[in-house]
Amino acid sequence: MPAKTKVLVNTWVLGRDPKHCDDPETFYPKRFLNGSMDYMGTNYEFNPFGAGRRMCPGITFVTPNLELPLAQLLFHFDWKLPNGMRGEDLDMAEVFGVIVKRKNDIVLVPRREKGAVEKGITSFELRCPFIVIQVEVKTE
Ligand code: HEM
Repeated sequence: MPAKTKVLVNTWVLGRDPKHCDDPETFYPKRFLNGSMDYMGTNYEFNPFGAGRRMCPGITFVTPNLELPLAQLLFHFDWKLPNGMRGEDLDMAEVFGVIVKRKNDIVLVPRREKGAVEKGITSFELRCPFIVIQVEVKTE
């Protein structure tokens, strides 16, 4: 390979290879529970943060900053699709580029924590290392 060649690894394709992942298009997080595959750069079949000496140094920063707010939003609210939409109506279109992202945002309606007002809870904080979200609970 000539010096200074730019190489882009297509991790989108690697992560969907049926040789390493059963039914890759299905959202099934439990597939990672008992397997040996992780995202820390030790498995070349699945490496969203790259691998080796030049892998992403932001991995320890970004992981809790995504996982904790998401876990807290799921814990504190029930989420519904708007306007009677059902799961199969979701637009899963993607835009291809150096990274692949959703074409259109997902719109969800949060419903307050069950029984929060009855329990006398009027506000709470969603916390993770770098983000604090203050939530006011209101009756409908
Ligand atoms: C979900 C979020 C992120 C993903 C999926 C991601 C993914 C990646 C990938 C695939 C690479 C290329 C690794 C390689 O060439 O093998 C990379 C490099 C890099 N990332 Fe991230 N990253 C994320 C967030 C961040 C954050 C938050 C920071 C900084 C705070 C960061 C800093 C960097 C830097 C500096 C490099 C270049 C490393 C080098 O070339 O030596 N990343 N990232």
